[in-house]
Amino acid sequence: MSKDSTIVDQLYQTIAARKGADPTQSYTAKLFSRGRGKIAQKVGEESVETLVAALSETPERVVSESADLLYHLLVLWADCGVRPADVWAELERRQGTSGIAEKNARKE
Ligand SMILES: N=c1c2ncn([C@@H]3O[C@H](COP(=O)(O)OP(=O)(O)OP(=O)(O)O)[C@@H](O)[C@H]3O)c2ncn1[C@@H]1O[C@H](COP(=O)(O)O)[C@@H](O)[C@H]1O
Repeated sequence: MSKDSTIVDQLYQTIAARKGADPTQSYTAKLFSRGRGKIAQKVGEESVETLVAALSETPERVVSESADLLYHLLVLWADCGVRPADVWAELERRQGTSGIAEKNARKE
């Protein structure tokens, strides 16, 4: 692991290493064994819990639910063969382009 790796990269490595592990010993392995539909469902549930926390709960609850959401999103990426670096590269590609300009360009 590079000294520059972030907690997201470290968590992703842990998640990826759980593929094929014992589902009775690892929640991540259990998710992989249940398939992409179940993983996607969990991402949806945690998204809703995050927005409920944002709309009606405390910042601490937003942090907690966001961590759940990010963990489950990383499991989904791993199941799809998408690496964090792929997403970071896409974000970098978009840097400097206004979201409004990008949306208007799509209408042309
Ligand atoms: N960050 C997380 C993390 N965040 C949330 N969760 C788990 O996500 C689950 C969400 O709870 P829910 O009640 O929504 O889910 P559930 O009821 O068990 O599932 P369903 O009935 O909905 O199918 C809980 O079991 C949490 O413990 C996580 N499980 C694991 N990690 C990380 O993944 C690593 C590896 O974990 P294992 O794979 O379990 O070894 C851990 O060391 C952590 O760093």
